[in-house]
Amino acid sequence: MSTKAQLSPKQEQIVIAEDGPIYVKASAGSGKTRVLTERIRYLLGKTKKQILALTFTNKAGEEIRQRLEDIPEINSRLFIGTFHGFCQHVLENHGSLVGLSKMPHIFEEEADRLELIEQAIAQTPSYRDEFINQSKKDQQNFRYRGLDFIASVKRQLIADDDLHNHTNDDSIVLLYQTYQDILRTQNAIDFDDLLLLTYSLFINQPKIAALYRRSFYAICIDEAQDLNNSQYKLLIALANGEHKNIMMVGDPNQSIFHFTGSSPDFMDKEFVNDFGPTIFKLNDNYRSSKKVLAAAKVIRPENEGFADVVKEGEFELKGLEDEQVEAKWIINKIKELVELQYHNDIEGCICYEKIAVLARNKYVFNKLELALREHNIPYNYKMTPGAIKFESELMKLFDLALRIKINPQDVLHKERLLKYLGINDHNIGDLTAIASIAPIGLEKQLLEICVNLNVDGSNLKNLFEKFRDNVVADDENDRKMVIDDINELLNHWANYAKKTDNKSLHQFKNDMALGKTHQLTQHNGITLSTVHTMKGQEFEIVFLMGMDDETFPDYRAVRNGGIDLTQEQNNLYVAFTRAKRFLYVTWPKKRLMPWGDPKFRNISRFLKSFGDSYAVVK
Ligand SMILES: Nc1ncnc2c1ncn2[C@@H]1O[C@H](COP(=O)(O)OP(=O)(O)OP(=O)(O)O)[C@@H](O)[C@H]1O
Repeated sequence: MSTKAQLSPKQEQIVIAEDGPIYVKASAGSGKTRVLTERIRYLLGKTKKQILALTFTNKAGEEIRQRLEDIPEINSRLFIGTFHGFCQHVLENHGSLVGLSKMPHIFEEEADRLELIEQAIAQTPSYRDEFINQSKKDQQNFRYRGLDFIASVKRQLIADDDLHNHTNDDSIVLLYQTYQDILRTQNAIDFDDLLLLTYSLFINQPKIAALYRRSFYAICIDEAQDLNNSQYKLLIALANGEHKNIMMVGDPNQSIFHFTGSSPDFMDKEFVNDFGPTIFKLNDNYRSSKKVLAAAKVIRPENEGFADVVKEGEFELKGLEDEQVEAKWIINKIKELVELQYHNDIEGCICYEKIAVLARNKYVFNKLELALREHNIPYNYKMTPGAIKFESELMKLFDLALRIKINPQDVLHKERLLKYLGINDHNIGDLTAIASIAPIGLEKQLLEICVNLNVDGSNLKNLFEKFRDNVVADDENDRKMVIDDINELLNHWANYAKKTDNKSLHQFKNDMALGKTHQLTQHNGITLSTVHTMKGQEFEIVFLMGMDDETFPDYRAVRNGGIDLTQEQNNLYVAFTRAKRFLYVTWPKKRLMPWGDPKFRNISRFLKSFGDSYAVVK
């Protein structure tokens, strides 16, 4: 067997294990992703069939794919992507069997779904009156509650026409069905529909499930503690008691997405009961230095074996007077490290790109961001890559126009486009008709480009390059914004085109909605990220700030207690174990609250066991 990466004997044993269900239950940094990747490599050497690898982010999938890039024809031999990406693929090929005459468009924006639920509320008599008389804030909560309900129904995989068998509340059934009807008449779906439709396809058309089942030699799932009900049931429907080569790798202590319905029980209990897998455990952390590991052990005493850790590393926990002092302390420490340039524990030189600052929530970074700008320290904010968000008004208009071109049934975005252009004729025909009466100017030019785009997108690059090179605007900043947006669009198109044989604008748009067209890029400067977004990643040097109680754990989790609080502790364990060599944890003793008053804070309840040896630095 040839593997690229160095493996420990325990890891090697898993990689070359016999066929059959496998569950790797392992702690942070123990090499789960490495083992999964090398297992795929090993299996591809054994079979000519495809392997299905499911991840929870496109980035994780792309990283695994890149590590296997040396395998001939890897793209056709490995289907790697998210559950949503896999479902999109299945529905594109077989959706007609669940009544989809063509692949629906994904309404990925929360703002769109909020507008649709409001339309559904307006058509549900028993909710309409209550809604109309509410304050703006209560109306917004009403909309969110409606969307949460719809998501929960879909995640339970209840078919549209079966909901009345699950509740006696006729109004809520009507609301749900109205929302689904509105989506359907616009040939649109939301993210949860992708799973629901694919599940019902596999259940109602067993031949299609069998087709996929036979084409995959094995199914491998990374970060399996993040599985939710619909994902697990989809897997069961695909395997149908016949497919045994299923591998799950995961760590119950890193379960942090309970709020989206995920639970480690699907991996830890249901998979174990349903498949009786061979269970392997990996507990040696290969990622972190001695001091980081010792600190992680305080958070999770039952975890963290020490592999052959030779790096000493650093760990500090600091209480600081307030948020400003906290930000200043971090800035000084960053400067000190970067000026040092080299340290025995860090491979290569110490640069901004090797440093990440983590926090529970984005708002915690406010003071630090100001200080970073003041000190001219470059930084980037790490986000889960979603669809493109254009900055310029002009390209926002293009986004609307493209939606209408590829989906003429899309009334929601058509109405927005007409409003933007000041057109009152709501019966106006298609995009060609709209472009013909749009006032002369850049907007009209852009609409005409959209009309002239070939359905396979083959002229997109040419048309947009020409448009970009001739853009004029009164304000230079506006011009630059449009050019940046066009370049962004062209980058997404290039990524899509590189990976796709039968290209179409329609598929391009859906791929963007699912975040599949982003390039894996190394960002410049220090990385700022919430812990949730940093899952599965690692940095040489990690700062974790804002560790006052009720910031981390979040005050809502403190209020709710139970599983919410356990998940906060898991989240902290994830945060600590992202650090390879140095970890600095800080908390402000005073914080300015959203209502404008300063409030004294306590150290996070999870850090109390570190004791009083951590001085307050003024
Ligand atoms: N046998 C090994 N020898 C040396 N380094 C290893 C070994 N196994 C894994 N590593 C390294 O340890 C780090 C963690 O590995 P990996 O990301 O696969 O762990 P993980 O269990 O998926 O982590 P997490 O769950 O915390 O995200 C990586 O830098 C990886 O290259």
